[in-house]
Amino acid sequence: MSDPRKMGTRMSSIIDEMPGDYTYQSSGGAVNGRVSGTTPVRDMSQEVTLDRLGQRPFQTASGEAMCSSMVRGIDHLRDPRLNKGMAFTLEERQRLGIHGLLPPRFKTQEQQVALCMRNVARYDENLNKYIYLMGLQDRNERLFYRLLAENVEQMMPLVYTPTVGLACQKFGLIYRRDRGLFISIHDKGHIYEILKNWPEQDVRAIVVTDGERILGLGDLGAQGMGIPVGKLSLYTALAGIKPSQCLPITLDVGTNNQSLLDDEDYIGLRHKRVTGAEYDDFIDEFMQAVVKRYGQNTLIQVRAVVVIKQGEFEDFGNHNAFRFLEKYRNKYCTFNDDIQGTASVAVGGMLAAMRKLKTKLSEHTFLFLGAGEAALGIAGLCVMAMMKEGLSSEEAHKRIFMIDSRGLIVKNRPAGGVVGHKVEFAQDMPPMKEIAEVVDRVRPTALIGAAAQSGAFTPEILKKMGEINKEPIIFALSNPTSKAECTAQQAYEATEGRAIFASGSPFDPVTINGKTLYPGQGNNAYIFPGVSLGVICTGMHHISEEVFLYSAEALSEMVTDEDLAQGRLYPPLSSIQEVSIKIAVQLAEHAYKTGIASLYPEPKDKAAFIRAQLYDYHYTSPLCATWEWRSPENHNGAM
Ligand SMILES: NC(=O)C1=CN([C@@H]2O[C@H](COP(=O)(O)OP(=O)(O)OC[C@H]3O[C@@H](n4cnc5c(N)ncnc54)[C@H](O)[C@@H]3O)[C@@H](O)[C@H]2O)C=CC1
Ligand SMILES: CC(=O)C(=O)O
Ligand SMILES: [Mg+2]
Repeated sequence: MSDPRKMGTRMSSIIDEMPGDYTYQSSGGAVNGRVSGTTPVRDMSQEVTLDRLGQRPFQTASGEAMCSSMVRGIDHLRDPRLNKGMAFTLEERQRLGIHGLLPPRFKTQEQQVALCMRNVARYDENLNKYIYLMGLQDRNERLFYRLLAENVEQMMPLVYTPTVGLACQKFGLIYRRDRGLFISIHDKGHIYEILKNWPEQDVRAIVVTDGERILGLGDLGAQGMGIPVGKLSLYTALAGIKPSQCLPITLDVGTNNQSLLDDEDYIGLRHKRVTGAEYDDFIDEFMQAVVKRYGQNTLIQVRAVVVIKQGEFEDFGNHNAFRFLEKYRNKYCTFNDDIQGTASVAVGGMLAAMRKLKTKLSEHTFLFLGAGEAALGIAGLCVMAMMKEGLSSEEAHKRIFMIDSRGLIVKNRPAGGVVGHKVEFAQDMPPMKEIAEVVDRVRPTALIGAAAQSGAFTPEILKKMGEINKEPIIFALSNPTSKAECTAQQAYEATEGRAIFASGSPFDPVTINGKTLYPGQGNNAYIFPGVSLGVICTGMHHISEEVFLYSAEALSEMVTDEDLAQGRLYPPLSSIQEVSIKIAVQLAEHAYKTGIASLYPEPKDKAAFIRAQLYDYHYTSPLCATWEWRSPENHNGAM
């Protein structure tokens, strides 16, 4: 690969510590000029502290010596971190030696964003829109993130659910170029070496999957890579975490999906999943290797403490997800987004619904379809929230009913009984198989779907919910859209617009009896970017369960009365960056109050501190890079 992003071959553009005359070398020849200023120049686009004229070896953020040759002019077009396309000014084009390599026209970034929007709109198929966006990310990173960040409502369904599900299914067909790390079971014993091949030195956030349960689409093996890539693009677009600090990883241990094994385009290992001790040892080695690779790297900067890396487990199979969460949660800085992030967004939506209904959670009866990662996570956090309202654990558990593939979870379930985390939710009731029967018997006020069973909330069941409740809470959380338990239209139609509805993937507004209702998107994307931002900015070592309740509360506080009146349980997607910041600030307050932050001194104004860390997707000039000074109080660039 001749990837110009490789840090080892990175070169500088303008490198001068002192004001005065200089000679700037570029592929287009030497250009004379003058630099003013008295501070060392840091090339922000490359995040490498540069030395005077690049004559001496310099160091990366992590202190590794690098070669000091210069970025060739053409690299400003080929490197997605540096590329600005037609937004390079005449002076920049001339001085960088790229004059003539671009059309004569000059464009602003705003004009480029508008053109990208028109390009996206030209494609009829969402998969083609996805391919276009990935191409843009490969060509011009800042433009890609600006497009995403300023058009969340239109772009999120393309880089994330539902389109990312299709992209994973077709990953072999649409694969274009490297993005993220693939580590296979055959790399066992060498995972650290593989991590060293990743060109970035200062990784703060890893999203990792083994592809066993991708959205509600099942085992997609190595093609699950679309999920870490998509989630991390939201880390940047929704929470301002720098792209260079995000690392998507897929662990390929094989797949049990026969159609993929038979697919000529499949990109992963062609054998069944490796399980048991060999798999566990592989994951252990991975966790240790991540800490060895990235655990110490920030010490070289002015930071006073080691920042523990933050990692997120995503879309692992149910049986492994809970095990790993228990095993690693106090040993590493990690969370499982499907369990904990989903719990937080669902409880956040519930808390907003409570405001609309003027009731408390503890007055409700919850029925879940599904008792897996998502459903059990939500149920657990509902218990926590009800206990905060004053119920005992036993009382809270009595308000929660769960149905899995074998029916209602009851204590005397025949053949096989109830195991694992489901045990605490087993009710003292006779076994029941059908959801309609359970609804009749339990008379829930809230019906929550997280079973990837498309259409399981039939019009009859929805009508029944409307008979039992004046305003039934209906959450169809399964992704992608094709797996939703019901559509927004179905939920509103069956209840004459009385349902308080949210779904995992987006649905368009629905007009019922002249009133337009805006379904909420109950998706963990409201939570994981903000949680990660808060964790990174405070250097939390571990992520406690409380973090997700605080996040849920912060999220629900962002919902206005006007939102509620329109049927929304979540703030509009256009304000999701503010949600992320609010969650991060709330976590920072909590982290410093409870002593779980590790970055000191404590910032006085946490909101200002967090805002100061955010990635800026606006173009900067490579000709006048300015030294980004972060005072010790700012932890010298915690992100
Ligand atoms: N909205 C959001 O933010 C999120 C949504 N999800 C979605 O939730 C769904 C489930 O994900 P996980 O809980 O991680 O999967 P999982 O595999 O851990 O759990 C699935 C559950 O559904 C149950 N189930 C299967 N068939 C059933 C049937 N016919 N009737 C009743 N229950 C049945 C299974 O017994 C199991 O308890 C997926 O579609 C996923 O996309 C997951 C995470 C976040
Ligand atoms: C949203 C998500 O994490 C899922 O559906 O798995
Ligand atoms: Mg997921």
